[in-house]
Amino acid sequence: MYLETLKKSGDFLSITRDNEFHLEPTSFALANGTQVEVLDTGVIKFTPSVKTTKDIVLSSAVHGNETAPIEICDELIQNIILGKLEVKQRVLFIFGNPKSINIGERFVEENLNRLFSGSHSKGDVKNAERDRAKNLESYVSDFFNEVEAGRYRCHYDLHTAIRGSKNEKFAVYPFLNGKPWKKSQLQFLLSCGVNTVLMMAAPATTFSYFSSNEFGADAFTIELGQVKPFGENDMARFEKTKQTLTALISQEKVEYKEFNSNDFELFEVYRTINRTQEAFSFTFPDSAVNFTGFAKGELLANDGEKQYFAEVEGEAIIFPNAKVALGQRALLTVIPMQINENFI
Ligand SMILES: O=C(O)CCC(=O)N[C@@H](CCC(=O)O)C(=O)O
Ligand SMILES: [Zn+2]
Repeated sequence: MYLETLKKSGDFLSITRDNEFHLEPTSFALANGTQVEVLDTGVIKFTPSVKTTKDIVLSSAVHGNETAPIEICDELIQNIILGKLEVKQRVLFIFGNPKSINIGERFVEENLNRLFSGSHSKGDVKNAERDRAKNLESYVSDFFNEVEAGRYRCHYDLHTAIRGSKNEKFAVYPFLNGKPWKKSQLQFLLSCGVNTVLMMAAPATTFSYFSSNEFGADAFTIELGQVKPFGENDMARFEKTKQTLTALISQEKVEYKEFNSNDFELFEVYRTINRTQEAFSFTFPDSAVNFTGFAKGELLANDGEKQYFAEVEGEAIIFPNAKVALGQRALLTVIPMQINENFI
């Protein structure tokens, strides 16, 4: 049993990595009264003994090779268990895909971040990532639903991007089905060191859309930098994020810098280009970074016979990946947008 090791080391990440698919649930209390519950491998919940107002989900390793967010969450979890950090809010930490951490890949068989909102159960395909998506949905659902309704909910799904980026850190604000975007969330992101936000225009099968859409959580996919193996991250670049998350979980209330629209660069999705053919390629090199803009009329991608040209001046590329499975998103393009009446 891993309980004594966990109490002594706080190293839930190593225990998770040693148990790629399953971990017997257990629970114990810290000296400060915080209740610790391991729900499964990679899933650990902290409930303070004091009255709380927020239910906070922090996920990482939804893509296993995106190590910086894993290191951030690992440190937070260790600090909590070792009594160096006292939580004042309910927090659920999730390491999404333990086996993909161990093999140092984005995923094992199927991209976990395309399997939420029930997508895990569509069609005949069966694999561990589909099982995991289904289980993660129920852990998140229980976490939000097992307390009284009306509490504040958020879910920050932490990632790093495959390519470099003109704007090193950026967040994806899931489609809100017409509800307004929140300036207070932009203030939180800015405090994390994230000044660039992409507004999605359609539902998605991502983890952040799931929590946003089904539980009304303030949810984001947050890209904190570029993918690097363990040990190669310059952790100084994540200090603001770590401090802001620490404050979020350990304070009753957090004050952020006054809102100023000039602090942000906002983009709206112009279109999504899916790969539908085996012969799919981009015209730009692997070194082209996220947010690179193209002149109207420039060729961006070939999908079999179909050619995609930039349709507006400055149409910029996000997450280009020519190797995605057929039918999946190979590229997002974005254009700048201003704060408008859809922000509250
Ligand atoms: O750099 C890339 O190509 C991908 C980085 C990444 O994993 N991004 C997320 C974004 C999810 C979202 O759209 O909210 C993903 O592709 O799953
Ligand atoms: Zn990712």
